[in-house]
Amino acid sequence: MRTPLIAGNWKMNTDTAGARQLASAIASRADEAAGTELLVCPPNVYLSLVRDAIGDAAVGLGAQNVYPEANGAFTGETSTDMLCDLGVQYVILGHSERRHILGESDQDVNKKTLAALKAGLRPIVCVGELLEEREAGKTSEVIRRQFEGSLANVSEEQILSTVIAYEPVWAIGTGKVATTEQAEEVHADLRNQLTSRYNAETAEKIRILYGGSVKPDNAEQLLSQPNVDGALIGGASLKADDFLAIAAAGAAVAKS
Ligand SMILES: O=C(CO)COP(=O)(O)O
Repeated sequence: MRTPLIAGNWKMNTDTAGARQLASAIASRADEAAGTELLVCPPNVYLSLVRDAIGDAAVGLGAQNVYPEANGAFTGETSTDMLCDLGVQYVILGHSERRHILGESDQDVNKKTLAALKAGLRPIVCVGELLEEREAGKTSEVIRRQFEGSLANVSEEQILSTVIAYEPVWAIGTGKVATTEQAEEVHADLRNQLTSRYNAETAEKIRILYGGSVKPDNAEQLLSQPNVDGALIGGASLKADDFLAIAAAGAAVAKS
């Protein structure tokens, strides 16, 4: 049984007061999501204050990116050691906005994934096809390439600390959500790739999240798919009520 991971990717949003308020609101109602694992991923500059606002509540702390070195002359970057020092447990890697706006390649994502794992951070490695790739019937090929490239040389032990997120690029921030069939098809394909690379027992333990316009009104349907093990939520994670409603849907599915 995989515990659903309900992760909020705040992207480049909030400010000091807003981040504190959002984190406190989620922390104070974390019990509504019992049976799931809650995670918030604020911008790096707010990691400390969000960590303090969470306090002892059952809410994890994640970052949205990392530089694959422990320290050194890399102006403007944040290292794996710095994230660990701040109490960060997870890091989102290879998000489509970083791939497509900032030009990250599978090789970059792979370097970051291996560095994060080495430092003891749990990577959430994102994959997902563009609309034109889906329309050209290339979804499976693209996902396979990103899986192979981004997770190259990840050992069996390391994959057990890794989370995969399927985020179809055309569904991110657009209000267009993948149908449950579209999501399940890719998730099952990813599980098969994990089985081929490692083995069935290990593949069964890995969580594969769906991301792309997850909202309270579509969460239960998506999360009840056999290979959808949680959600990576953008817009709706900025409202505590919506984020917790999605988590409650995850909790309901986990119990059933
Ligand atoms: O990119 C996402 C999460 O990482 C999804 O964003 P939205 O939920 O806003 O579509």
